[in-house]
Formats: sequence, structure tokens, C-alpha cells
Amino acid sequence: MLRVAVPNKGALSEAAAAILSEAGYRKRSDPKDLSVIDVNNDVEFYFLRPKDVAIYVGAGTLDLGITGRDLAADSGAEVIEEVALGFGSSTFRYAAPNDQTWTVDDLAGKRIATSYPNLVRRDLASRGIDAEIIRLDGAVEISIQLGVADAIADVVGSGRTLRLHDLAAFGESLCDSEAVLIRNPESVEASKAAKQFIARVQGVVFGQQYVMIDYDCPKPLLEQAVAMTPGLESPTVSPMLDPEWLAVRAMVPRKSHQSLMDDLSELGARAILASDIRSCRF
Ligand SMILES: Nc1ncnc2c1ncn2[C@@H]1O[C@H](COP(=O)(O)OP(=O)(O)OP(=O)(O)O)[C@@H](O)[C@H]1O
Ligand SMILES: O=P(O)(O)OC[C@H]1O[C@H](OP(=O)(O)OP(=O)(O)O)[C@H](O)[C@@H]1O
Ligand SMILES: [Mg+2]
Repeated sequence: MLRVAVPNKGALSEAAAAILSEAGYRKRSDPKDLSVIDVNNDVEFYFLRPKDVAIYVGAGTLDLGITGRDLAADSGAEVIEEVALGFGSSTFRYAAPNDQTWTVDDLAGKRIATSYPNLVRRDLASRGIDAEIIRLDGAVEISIQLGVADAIADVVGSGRTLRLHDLAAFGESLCDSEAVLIRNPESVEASKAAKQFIARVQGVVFGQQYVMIDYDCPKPLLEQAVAMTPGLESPTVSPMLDPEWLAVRAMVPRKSHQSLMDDLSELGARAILASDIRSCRF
């Protein structure tokens, strides 16, 4: 049976559960459940703290897991990132009180509070900076005010928490993160079940990033229209009852589909439809 780790709570858990459900896997009925057996798919899910997921997967105790790229990096576990899941996007930044301008070199000899000590230690070492790391479990942004640190290194999503605490980020991002599906490098190399699981999750994520566009196109405009909607391989072009028109169908990136529909309409296409793709395989 394939063994898969899923965040049990926190920033990643809801979206992770939604993707797995869309991919056809069994949901847990009670949020307190720490494991669920999906008999139909021959998968056992373990609901763990996102921070611990990479440790289990790296050790080979579990085959696959969903966690944050930043958490996996901090764990030091040897895991392979299979699929970027498109949610839980964040950067990992140094920050300090915004009444002064800081550079990364100013961190030398200072106290840096963080929940990601290995990520920070590695970054400082690569820069040859010696600083003291204060390891905290969370609510890191308050630590300077409380006098235990001079600067912090933490996850930044919208940036709201930094602003609320009069902090400003400085230096480059130490890690551009999002939720990822990871696997153990050895244990599932040849496993058909693992490959199928990865393909299903990839299919849902890919489906979320694209929409299907259908439109009616006057024959003389076909070349221009398909240049705008090239699809993945190539668009499907079908005859219509009216010989002056053709029906075109292609996948397009979700992000730009509204402006693409505007452009197609301006070109002379009609009956332009966009529909969701729930899942796909390549
Ligand atoms: N505000 C946010 N915006 C985007 N991603 C976030 C945000 N907060 C956390 N993350 C991402 O979620 C993951 C951490 O999840 P979470 O915050 O649930 O874990 P935790 O901090 O260990 O747990 P908890 O917050 O319950 O103590 C990381 O990959 C991080 O990049
Ligand atoms: O940039 P923002 O959108 O404001 O989000 C960033 C904040 O979100 C996370 O905290 P979380 O809620 O997980 O609490 P924690 O610090 O206890 O982990 C993260 O650690 C930051 O504190
Ligand atoms: Mg958190």
C-alpha cells in the first residue's frame, strides 16, 4: 500500500485535501484522524504537521508527502520535488525594524529569530556571516519587540504581518516557496502506484492552471486565431454546418484567459466559451 503524508492543519492543509479529493482519493471524515486508509485506491494517508512531512518521506517511512518547499529545505531531508502544487506561495525573508535600513551584512554578530534555523544557517554560512540564531516555533515577528532578537527570518505571504509589526524585509528571498508533492528518492523509484498518484495530482494541478477555450471562427481568420490559441500540441479545428465558419478548441493558461477572450472577440471570433478542466493526463 502506498503511504502518503498530508498536512494535518495550518496554511496548507485545506488546499492539499481539496486537491487529493479532486484527484479521487478518500477524505478524512474527522479532522482529528491521523490516518485514513483509502481501500479503493490502495493508499494510506497520514495527517502530520507540515514541518514533519519531509522527515518521514526522507527517511523512507512514507513514500510521498505534501509540504512547503521551504519546510522541506529546512528539514535537510533528502527528497525529490515531484509537483509544484500552485498554492501556499511565499517568500522567506530577513526582516528588521523599519526605522533603520538594513543589509544582509548588518546581520553579522546579531541575534536572528526564526522557525527555519537550518535554512538561515546555510544562507549565513554561504555568505560567511557569523550570527546567533534564536530558534522559535512561531509568531516570530513579535520577538524583536520582546527583546530576544535583533532581526528575524520568516515566511512572508502578503507582507501584512511584517507591516503590522513595523518590520521591513531586506536582502533577497532565501527560498521562493509553495506547496509541493515530494517523494523519497529510492523507495518509490519503480513503484507503479507512486507514479499513478503523482500523475493524478499533476493532472488536477495542471487542470487548475488552464481553461478550455471554445470559439467559432470565420475561416479567413483561422490562422490569426490559432496563433493566439496554440493549445498544448495544436488546437482542435472542426467544421461547422455553415461552411464559412470553423469551431476551434484549445487549452489556454487560466491567468490570461480573460484578456485572450477579449482579443479573440476583437479579431472576429464568436460564441467564445471558457470552461474549467477538473483533471487531465498527458
Ligand atoms: N501567510 C502565508 N502565506 C503563504 N504561505 C504560507 C503562509 N504561512 C505559511 N505559509 C506556508 O505554509 C507552510 C507552513 O505551514 P504552517 O504555517 O501551517 O506551518 P507551521 O508554521 O509549522 O504551523 P503552525 O503555523 O500551525 O504553527 C510553509 O510552507 C509556508 O511557506
Ligand atoms: O505575510 P503574511 O500574509 O502576513 O503571512 C506571513 C505570516 O504567516 C505565517 O504565520 P502563521 O499564521 O503560520 O503563524 P506562525 O508564525 O505561528 O507559524 C508566517 O509565519 C508569517 O508569520
Ligand atoms: Mg505557521
